[in-house]
Amino acid sequence: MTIPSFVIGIAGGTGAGKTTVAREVADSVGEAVTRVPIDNYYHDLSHLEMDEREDVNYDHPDAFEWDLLMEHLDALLIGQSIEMPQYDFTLHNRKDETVHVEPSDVIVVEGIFALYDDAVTDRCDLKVYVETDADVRILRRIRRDVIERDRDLEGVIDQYLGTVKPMHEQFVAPTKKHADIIIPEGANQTAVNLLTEKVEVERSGVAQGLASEWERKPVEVADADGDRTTVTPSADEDGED
Ligand SMILES: Nc1ncnc2c1ncn2[C@@H]1O[C@H](COP(=O)(O)OP(=O)(O)O)[C@@H](O)[C@H]1O
Ligand SMILES: Nc1ccn([C@@H]2O[C@H](COP(=O)(O)O)[C@@H](O)[C@H]2O)c(=O)n1
Repeated sequence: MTIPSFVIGIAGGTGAGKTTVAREVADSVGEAVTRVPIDNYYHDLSHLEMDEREDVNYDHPDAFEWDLLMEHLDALLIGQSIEMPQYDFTLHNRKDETVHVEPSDVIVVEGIFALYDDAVTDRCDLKVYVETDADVRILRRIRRDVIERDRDLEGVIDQYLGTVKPMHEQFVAPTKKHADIIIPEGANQTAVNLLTEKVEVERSGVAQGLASEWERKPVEVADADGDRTTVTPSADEDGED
């Protein structure tokens, strides 16, 4: 890979279709794309019992370990690999195993809060908000949570009314104003195709070491002692992997 990478942030409400859009673009472009699902950075809640974990507000920004997310994003941006946590929605907790992730030409940061934190949006070269009506999103979420996340209907409804909806209105929906483009409905094929074409163009620019359409942003990194310094990425001289 060549640094700097092209970074895309994909935000939107639960069930909007963020993951589907990110996955379809990544599948079309191939290995050059690394997905960074922010869900993987929910705090480790191993110290809580299951019934306590069920009561956590997972739609508040404080539910996430932002420091670790930024550390990993910055590592990828300076060409280092990371051990990415994995999340288990049935247990409301991180899995024991991590996944080794290599840096790549294109990084897609995806999640309800992808456009929430300035530190993340400052690193994004393209900011996307996936907008889908709330009634469609809750219907998609009921189906997904019951089938894939081992939830029951009453629980999904209680969680939606108790935290998901109010947090969406307070924290997630306002981030739409940070977006460069808004994609309706989620995996809208025209939008996915356009986004894929954009990524292909930027990806070939990155691979050639051109990086002409976006600035090389300084990245703060920590050394082994935890001291932080600022590094400005530069493209490889020969543009090769
Ligand atoms: N344009 C679309 N039309 C119909 N279903 C869609 C569309 N986009 C996404 N979905 C479906 O909606 C559900 C939620 O999508 P997902 O990508 O997981 O949303 P998010 O990551 O925003 O929570 C999935 O079952 C997905 O297949
Ligand atoms: N233990 C958890 C953690 C998160 N959630 C919900 O996931 C939603 C975010 O993921 P999307 O794929 O839907 O964007 C968020 O709204 C949380 O409520 C959960 O239910 N349980």
